[in-house]
Amino acid sequence: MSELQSSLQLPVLDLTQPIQSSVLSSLSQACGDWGFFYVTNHGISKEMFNRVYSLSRDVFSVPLESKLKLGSFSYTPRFIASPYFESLVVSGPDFSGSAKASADVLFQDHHKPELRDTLQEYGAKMAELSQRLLKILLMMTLGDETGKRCYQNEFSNCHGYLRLVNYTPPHDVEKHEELVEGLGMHTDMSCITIVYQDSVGGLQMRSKEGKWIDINPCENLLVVNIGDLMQAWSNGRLRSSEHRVVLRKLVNRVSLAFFLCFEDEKVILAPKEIVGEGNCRSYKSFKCLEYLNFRQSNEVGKFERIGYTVKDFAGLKLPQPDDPYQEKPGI
Ligand SMILES: O=C(O)CCC(=O)C(=O)O
Ligand SMILES: [Fe+2]
Repeated sequence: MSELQSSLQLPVLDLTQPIQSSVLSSLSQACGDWGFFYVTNHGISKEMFNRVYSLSRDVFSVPLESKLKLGSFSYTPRFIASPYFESLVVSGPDFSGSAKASADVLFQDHHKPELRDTLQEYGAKMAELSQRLLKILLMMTLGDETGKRCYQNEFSNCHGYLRLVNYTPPHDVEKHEELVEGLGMHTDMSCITIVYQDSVGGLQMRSKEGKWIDINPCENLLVVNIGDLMQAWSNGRLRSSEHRVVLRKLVNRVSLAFFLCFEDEKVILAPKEIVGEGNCRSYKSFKCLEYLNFRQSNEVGKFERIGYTVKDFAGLKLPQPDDPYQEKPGI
């Protein structure tokens, strides 16, 4: 069952068009059912993606010895997440500082200021886009006024980081009978994630029924998915789906993922407006950092291939009358 595959027509949010109620309702359904949608006319040019893509290729073609000098916070070598996955994290909001620190190690005397400048520009654009999308999701879920208020009160200290990913398939990938996973099944520890994938494809999300569904690359479309922090904050109204990357072709695949996250100290608790009158909270309150630490200590292979999600960490199975947060909202 879980290996069955199909593809799905996900809604495309066009940011140059007024957001009509029909758009919001299909977006809302997609966020609840799949936790994935596409965005187009997002204001980031093809030329910008090409530049970041090409710089990513430069980064990953540096000898392993130099990449390892970056340290495990920035660089994840192959054989950690999977034998085929390596990544570089560039942290915001000072993407420039983070990229420069990596460029200094990777390229040393061969000064590469374009890495710093391009990643600053790209990171800032992604941060802006992710905040815009988050606002739309909040207004979609809570109405304009409450959505805007929640955004200001709860999401204004969010921060973002970029992960450049390079997948190198095994030389006999096309003959493999078993599926080759470039990145195993996981959920994202973000509020929302935005992914640019090249034309190779292979990203899949898992439906509620356990079916794997292709999230195909489409020119000019970015993939947006809901992360665990948003699933808990929204009391499960927005879904953080399990997803993975499968490798089918003998070509490298590059993806550029941007994660918008709460600050470490943020206490995540679904507000009463989102829980709705007469309903109970499905998650107990927790500090963002506590969840990140929980995931890190429970990851199989110490990375994304996880056995546990936010449901295991903070999910409430039954209403608990002695939990102060479990009182009926509105009281
Ligand atoms: O490479 C991709 O397309 C997705 C990567 C991903 O899911 C992640 O980095 O969390
Ligand atoms: Fe992911």
